[in-house]
Amino acid sequence: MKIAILGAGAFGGALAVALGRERPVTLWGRGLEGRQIARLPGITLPEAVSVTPDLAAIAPADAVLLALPMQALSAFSADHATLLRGKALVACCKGVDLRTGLGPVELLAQLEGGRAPAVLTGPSFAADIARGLPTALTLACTDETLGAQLQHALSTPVLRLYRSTDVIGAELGGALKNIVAIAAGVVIGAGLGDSARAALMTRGYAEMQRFALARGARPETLAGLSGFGDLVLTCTSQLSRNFRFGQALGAATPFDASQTVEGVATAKAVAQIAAKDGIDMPISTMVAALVDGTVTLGAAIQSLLTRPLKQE
Ligand SMILES: NC(=O)C1=CN([C@@H]2O[C@H](COP(=O)(O)OP(=O)(O)OC[C@H]3O[C@@H](n4cnc5c(N)ncnc54)[C@H](O)[C@@H]3O)[C@@H](O)[C@H]2O)C=CC1
Ligand SMILES: O=C(CO)COP(=O)(O)O
Repeated sequence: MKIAILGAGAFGGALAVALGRERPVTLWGRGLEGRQIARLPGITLPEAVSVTPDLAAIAPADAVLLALPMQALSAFSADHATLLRGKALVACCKGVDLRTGLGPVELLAQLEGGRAPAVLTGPSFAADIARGLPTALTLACTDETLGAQLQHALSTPVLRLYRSTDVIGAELGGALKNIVAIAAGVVIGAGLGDSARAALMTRGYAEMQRFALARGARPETLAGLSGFGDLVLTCTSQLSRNFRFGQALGAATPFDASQTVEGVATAKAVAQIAAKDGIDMPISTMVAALVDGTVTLGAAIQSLLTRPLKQE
């Protein structure tokens, strides 16, 4: 299986490093020059990675990994539909498209005549993958045969892929945990303490399940790497941009606007869907309001603490 990676940011770059240590792979990215990845300081791409600024050079690839920010995926896949159609597409982004309310797999499935798209998601910081540290991810695809082929083609001795057919559960786990990570960052930034963060993560997980199950996900997927696993990682590590963004919000300190923080747009998308479909998502709704500036930090905390007491 010939593999191409689109997007030479942190995650695309890290996947190229990991796969390029084992087999040939092509990496395309905007403004990619030389063999360094701007988002991965100190990392050099292995020899087996062919770097190209020309998108047409990925034409021979059988499998294409799309490591772009979620909000760029819809326009990108539509603009390059002819090149992408017929290939095994693997979405490597975490989020919900704000304009359509669709996840990455659902967006890629709109390329008519294509194969069943897959999603690669789970607890994995690009910096860890690039350093060759052990990582486990979920590869979800409704086509079991294709899913197994991708699982084997994309696994390495330190990058272990677990297979699933629950694409909705896998993509929603990765999308929703970023919203909870922002909220967890707010809790820590505002000085509310580790106990409050544990409560927030637990109630956030309940909210993730409620939303995902309403959209057809399987509960065991949410309990796996792409849900619970990634929730724990992202809510507890300073390496997470979503967590750090929330921390800055909670502490009222500046945050580098050039960083990709997927939970911001995803919180808005999820809050809109939850309101329309009547799904109780208090944390996501509050994060959406906080990042929009329609509620103050004090009011947001107060509103979550004064919800009616109920059964767990
Ligand atoms: N960084 C990480 O540790 C991980 C990131 N992810 C996911 O990977 C996705 C990408 O994130 P990162 O690589 O971290 O972000 P990044 O900000 O490091 O890189 C994004 C890349 O996409 C490119 N890009 C943006 N818009 C584009 C467009 N319209 N056309 C072509 N290229 C475009 C940018 O130039 C940049 O190179 C996100 O959904 C993120 O949640 C998943 C797992 C780990
Ligand atoms: O998804 C990630 C880890 O699994 C990366 O998290 P951030 O996007 O918050 O940095």
